[in-house]
Amino acid sequence: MNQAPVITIDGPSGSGKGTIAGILAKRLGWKLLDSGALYRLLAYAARNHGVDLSNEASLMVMAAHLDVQFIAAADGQPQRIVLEGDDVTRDIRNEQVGAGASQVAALPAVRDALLQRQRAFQESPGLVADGRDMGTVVFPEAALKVFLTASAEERARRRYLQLKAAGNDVSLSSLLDEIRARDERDTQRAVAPLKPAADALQLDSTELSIEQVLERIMSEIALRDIAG
Ligand SMILES: Nc1ncnc2c1ncn2[C@@H]1O[C@H](COP(=O)(O)OP(=O)(O)O)[C@@H](O)[C@H]1O
Ligand SMILES: Nc1ccn([C@H]2C[C@H](O)[C@@H](COP(=O)(O)OP(=O)(O)O)O2)c(=O)n1
Repeated sequence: MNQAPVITIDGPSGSGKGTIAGILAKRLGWKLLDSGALYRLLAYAARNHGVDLSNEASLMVMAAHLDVQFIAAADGQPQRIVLEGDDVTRDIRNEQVGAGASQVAALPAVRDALLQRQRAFQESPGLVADGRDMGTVVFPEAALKVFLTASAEERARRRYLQLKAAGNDVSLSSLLDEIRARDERDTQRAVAPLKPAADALQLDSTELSIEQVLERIMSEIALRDIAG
């Protein structure tokens, strides 16, 4: 079967995956999958419904039935995320929800329940997918796999500026601790740990601007003749 092409962008928290994936999808006119949002939504919904974040059986059922819509937004704006009828686009972006997402993401039954849901995003003319295991597990046949990193200090600094700009009261040192804890959990878990696919293009963005990262990826897309 001739399936729509996929570009995957994996990497740790704050490396720039979401930003790069969003711009890339717009430039190419492709669909977007923010897989981390699914884990964030699950953690958020679990807290709202009083479900413990280690209750694998209940979380698996919730993951399979998550009532969520991703709504494309106007130019430059992130897509809107609606959970059970409520716009939660901003509510799921804090570090508490991120830590909960990382916790539920370590449960094999949860990952399994979300697998087909993620693969269903693969649609013509193409898909840009960002997360932790997009290139290794969910889309192993992707036309281009990017593994985006940056130093933990730089990632914490970016997250600090991002959350502050959104009006959150945050501390740089606790964000650095949280990012390190999340790196540890995401790389050490038994199922689909965060690691570069063997055939991934590895990019360290510590010293690169968003535009420079995009240029590197766009030239790889042209070189491989991926977007036609
Ligand atoms: N190369 C870069 N240089 C400077 N800031 C960046 C770069 N890439 C991303 N950012 C900024 O860092 C923050 C975190 O990026 P984001 O895309 O949310 O990361 P991730 O999805 O990997 O967690 C955002 O405010 C984004 O604008
Ligand atoms: N494909 C994915 C995406 C996210 N996760 C988990 C692990 C992450 O710490 C959380 C949150 O992911 P998300 O990409 O939204 O987080 P960041 O924006 O990188 O901080 O979900 C995952 O296990 N697999």
